[in-house]
Amino acid sequence: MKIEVKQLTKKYKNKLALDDISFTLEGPKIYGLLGRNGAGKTTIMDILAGLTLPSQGEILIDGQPTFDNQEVAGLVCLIKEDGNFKKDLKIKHILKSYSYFYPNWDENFAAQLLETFKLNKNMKAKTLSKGMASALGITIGLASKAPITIFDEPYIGMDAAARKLFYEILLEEYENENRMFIFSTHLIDEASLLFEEVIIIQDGKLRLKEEAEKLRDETYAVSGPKDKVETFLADKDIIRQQALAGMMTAYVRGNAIEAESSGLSTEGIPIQDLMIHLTEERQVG
Ligand SMILES: Nc1ncnc2c1ncn2[C@@H]1O[C@H](COP(=O)(O)OP(=O)(O)OP(=O)(O)O)[C@@H](O)[C@H]1O
Repeated sequence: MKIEVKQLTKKYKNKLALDDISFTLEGPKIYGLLGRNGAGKTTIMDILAGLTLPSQGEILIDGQPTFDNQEVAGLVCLIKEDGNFKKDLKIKHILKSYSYFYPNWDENFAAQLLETFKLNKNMKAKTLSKGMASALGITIGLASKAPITIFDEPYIGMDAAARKLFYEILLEEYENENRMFIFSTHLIDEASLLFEEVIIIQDGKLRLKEEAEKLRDETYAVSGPKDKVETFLADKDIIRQQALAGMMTAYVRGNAIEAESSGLSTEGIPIQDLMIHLTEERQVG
């Protein structure tokens, strides 16, 4: 599956949510779609799922536009934080309605997931706790077997143990099937181990798109006395730097070996911190 985001712009009245953004995704892969609040992530996911019309530009899935396109709609399953199903319906009826929509729907997998998440199929959606509603959303997303499955903050209210279970099942599913997963969350620290590629959106623009492993290997934090770090940084690609009381920490792209051999201390940058540093105004310490 190939997703081409082409010069996509979305304006809501006076608010520019997406600003001429372009990138391409190719699966199977697990993508982390990250960014600060209001960066434009949900807008991209809504356009991708054909729920929202862009102001300019387009998203193509294997060459086909997404908006109001029945054929493409069955290829994409978007599970949001909330509002995935009608509150008056029983779980079994909600699952049935999704099964009509997704050509690859896997009924056995859905039943198995209900059991895993301890959901009774006769419960009405409105009686579910927040965590149970999230588990139902996740059940739908996984059982849809949609080639492109998007989770937009899918596990609000789920406790750590249930989230861990979800990560495990997602990885298992990813290993067994050729699916693309796009995952947007603010719980980056715990979810980042899933990501194969990371996309960071800032103010409706693409800030970064890179393989997660490369990010881990080719970015580092270097710390030490301010003058020593400043000398070291002279020819480096600096993401951000901070100085305090004669000491300096800088977040740098490149290989940490050189810094280590200069006697400075280095450490890896977790993806969550990297996202924060990349999307913060640059500060010169
Ligand atoms: N229906 C709407 N009407 C007006 N403005 C909107 C609408 N939907 C989104 N926006 C604005 O567009 C911008 C991008 O919003 P979006 O929901 O895509 O961001 P996000 O990255 O998903 O944020 P969050 O992490 O907080 O969910 C924000 O400034 C938001 O206020």
